[in-house]
Amino acid sequence: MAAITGQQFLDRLRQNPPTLYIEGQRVEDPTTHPATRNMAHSLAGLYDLQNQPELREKLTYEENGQRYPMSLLVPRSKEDLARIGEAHRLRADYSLGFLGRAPDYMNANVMAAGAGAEYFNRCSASVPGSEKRDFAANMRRYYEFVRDNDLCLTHALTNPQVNRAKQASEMPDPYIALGVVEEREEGIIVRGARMMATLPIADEILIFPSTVLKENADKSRYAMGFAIPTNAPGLSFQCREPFDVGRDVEDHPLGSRFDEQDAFVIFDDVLVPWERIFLLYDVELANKAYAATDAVLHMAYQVVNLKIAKTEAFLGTAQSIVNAIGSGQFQHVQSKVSEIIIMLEIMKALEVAAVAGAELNPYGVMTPARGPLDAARNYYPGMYARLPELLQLLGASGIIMMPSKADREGPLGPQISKYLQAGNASAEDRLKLFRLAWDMSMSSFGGRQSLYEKFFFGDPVRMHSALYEVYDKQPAVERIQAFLKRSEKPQAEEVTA
Ligand SMILES: Cc1cc2nc3c(=O)[nH]c(=O)nc-3n(C[C@H](O)[C@H](O)[C@H](O)COP(=O)(O)OP(=O)(O)OC[C@H]3O[C@@H](n4cnc5c(N)ncnc54)[C@H](O)[C@@H]3O)c2cc1C
Ligand SMILES: O=C(O)Cc1ccc(O)c(O)c1
Repeated sequence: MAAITGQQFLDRLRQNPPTLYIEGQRVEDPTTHPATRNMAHSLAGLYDLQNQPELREKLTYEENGQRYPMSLLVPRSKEDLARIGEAHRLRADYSLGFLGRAPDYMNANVMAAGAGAEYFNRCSASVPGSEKRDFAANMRRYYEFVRDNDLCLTHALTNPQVNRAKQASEMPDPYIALGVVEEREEGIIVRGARMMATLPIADEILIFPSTVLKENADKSRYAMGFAIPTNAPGLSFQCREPFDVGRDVEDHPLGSRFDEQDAFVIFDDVLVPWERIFLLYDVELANKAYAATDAVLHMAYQVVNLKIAKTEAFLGTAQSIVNAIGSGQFQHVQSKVSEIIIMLEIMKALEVAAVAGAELNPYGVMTPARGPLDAARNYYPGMYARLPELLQLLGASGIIMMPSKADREGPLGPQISKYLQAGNASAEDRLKLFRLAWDMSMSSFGGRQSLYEKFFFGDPVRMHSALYEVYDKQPAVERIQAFLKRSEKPQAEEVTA
């Protein structure tokens, strides 16, 4: 099939709906349910982009006479990486960077894990009956399956937030965290829950090990990696409160189109076929899976490109507000817009550095440099909160005094047109702009974005610690030691009268 159209995506979703629950009700058809239909159609629009004649070359690549999404290309050169990066940015622009988990992110995960599938071979030896299991082949085949069908994936890594002081096995019930219950001829039975899966209106869910499994054991029933359809028997997604509340696009420009949803994932004795398992029981292998296959770097590369698009959207919105209310001559206003420019240029520079420093990894995959990507994924979550704050500081009351489309069309329409016009635009255009700023920074959609940016790639506290652990600080220490040992002093010429 490969590089599908939006209609194909919608048909597939309608025919195989994930088992979603919203507000206590089963979602029978996510393509028509009020909380998910607009998002489903936005995703369809994203799939359609890759089939537009002018974008086809940029968003897909050709292999064996088929076209596949660019985010699944296994990069062998820096040129390949640059092509992938451009596709990430073009696709991010579609949602102004507000769709965190468009399929590109998981595609990067599956691409890197598939190309580094040998890593998972080491696991087979520790599984009973392992002569029958070839986890590396499973991972490789899964990549091909995702690519050949242009699947949309969601994923869930973390355990329910019941008690972070305890290991999974010490919880009130051993199957609060997702664990293996038993092995059967056809596969394993898993029970328990995972805390968070963004974009549950997906074809499949990837269960990968979080980078930190705290179990104090070499082997654990909680160490696992697998993928199954989102409508597998026994699997349910409990969605959070929807932020698409059925308003006009003009009123909720982001929430009405890009509420990707987040779901709590419940496994009620779900069968995972052996051929869908990539990793089992091995704690060390689980902890290192993301790093050792470099999947984390390819995902971070998608992320840095996405955040460039998002920061550009903040810059464009901020400057549009300044233009609309004529505040551009004030020095502090200029300085606030400059803060966004600085963030944007830092992210762009880190993206360029990631490609410039890319190297082939042991699996022959051209892998963007860790240093700049680690910097980006630690920098942006800490800085992001300033972006919505800057919109609030620049827009002030304009971001709350925003009569709706219905108000504009109601009895007070003429007054609204007069009193809420912009210095450079009609009231209609001004209100559209401020509604966008509100959805980016203040609405429930915007609030969720602020939380998302803090945590979506892991806990920022532990990410900083991880950076501290992996970063080679020794050369810098040695330079200081060498400097401290230098005893020579520049000889100043004596000036004689
Ligand atoms: C909007 C949103 C969408 C997300 N989407 C996904 C998704 O699609 N898939 C997915 O797998 N995950 C997703 N995540 C989850 C994300 O990976 C986690 O939020 C992140 O890893 C932090 O884990 P946690 O939320 O369980 O926080 P917790 O681990 O419960 O942390 C809560 C607090 O306790 C502190 N804390 C806990 N344990 C420690 C410790 N050992 N050391 C120091 N401090 C500690 C933390 O610093 C934090 O302050 C999403 C999160 C959000 C908010
Ligand atoms: O490994 C972890 O726990 C951190 C992590 C990595 C990738 C993700 O997508 C994510 O949500 C969280």
